[in-house]
Amino acid sequence: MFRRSRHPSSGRAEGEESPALPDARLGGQRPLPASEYLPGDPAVTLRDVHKRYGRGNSAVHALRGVGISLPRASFTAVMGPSGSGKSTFLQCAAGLDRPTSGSVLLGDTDLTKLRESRLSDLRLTRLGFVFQHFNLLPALTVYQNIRLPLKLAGRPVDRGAIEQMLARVGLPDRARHRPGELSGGQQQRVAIARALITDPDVIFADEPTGALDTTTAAEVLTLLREAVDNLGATVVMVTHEPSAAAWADRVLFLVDGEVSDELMLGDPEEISARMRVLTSATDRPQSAAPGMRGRG
Ligand SMILES: Nc1ncnc2c1ncn2[C@@H]1O[C@H](COP(=O)(O)OP(=O)(O)OP(=O)(O)O)[C@@H](O)[C@H]1O
Repeated sequence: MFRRSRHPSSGRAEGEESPALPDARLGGQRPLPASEYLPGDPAVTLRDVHKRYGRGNSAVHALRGVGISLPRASFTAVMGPSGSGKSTFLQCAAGLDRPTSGSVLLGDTDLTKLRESRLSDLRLTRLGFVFQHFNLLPALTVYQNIRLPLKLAGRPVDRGAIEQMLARVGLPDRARHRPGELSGGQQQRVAIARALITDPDVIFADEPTGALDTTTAAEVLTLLREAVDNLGATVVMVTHEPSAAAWADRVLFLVDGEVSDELMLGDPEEISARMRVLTSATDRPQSAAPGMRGRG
């Protein structure tokens, strides 16, 4: 089982009370759900988002009126049975796909009103992505992979900042290596460094631990957790694994395209139990994610 390690006072002045982080299971109490800490300052807001694929009898309603607000500097996991709309949620929230109706706001910017060119600029400058299979460019070195989003966005490259980022993800001596020379966990750490280097408003992670063993997965989740706690990043992560979701502040459960439930600071057992209820209610088989079984 993964162990969550929190950093209660990080990102705040010394002695300042942290509103967000005391973990009930680590002996503290958390009086409010994350969604209520910064009610006026969400990083991402979905308002009555519908997504329909196809038309007529063959139409699939992948999202049915999702309305949710994700506070800045929070870590949200999205779970749900196979086909419940998790990927569609992530794609719409990240401006990679357009909802059929409803709106998606990144801060104050309504993504559904932007042209494609503005949207891709915004994805480069304000969003970070971490994928299950890392998606690093194999011909580039680790350093060049991390530098890439800055170059694509036409932003100045600060060599020191990239080296610092490499140290932050625990790979200070791997700058000249190619991804093929690294383990899966190391590649995912590079992908996280690449996602963080632009200081994005939100990092979207799609099954970031799906290809990793338990120990390596915990290292990667620690980095995402630290990005939230120490850098004030906002992370949204789709996962099938209760042990991974337990690193989040909040778990959203999707069923048939709707947010049917949520859990604050759930531990793997609670999250698994909630998933079992949802899965039996929808009477659908789980996706064959190995992490879903045997963990938590
Ligand atoms: N491009 C598409 N065209 C038609 N239907 C689609 C498309 N993409 C997704 N769907 C359908 O929308 C529904 C939600 O799919 P989605 O991939 O978002 O679910 P998911 O929860 O991520 O599933 P999984 O856990 O299996 O990856 C499913 O019924 C799926 O078949």
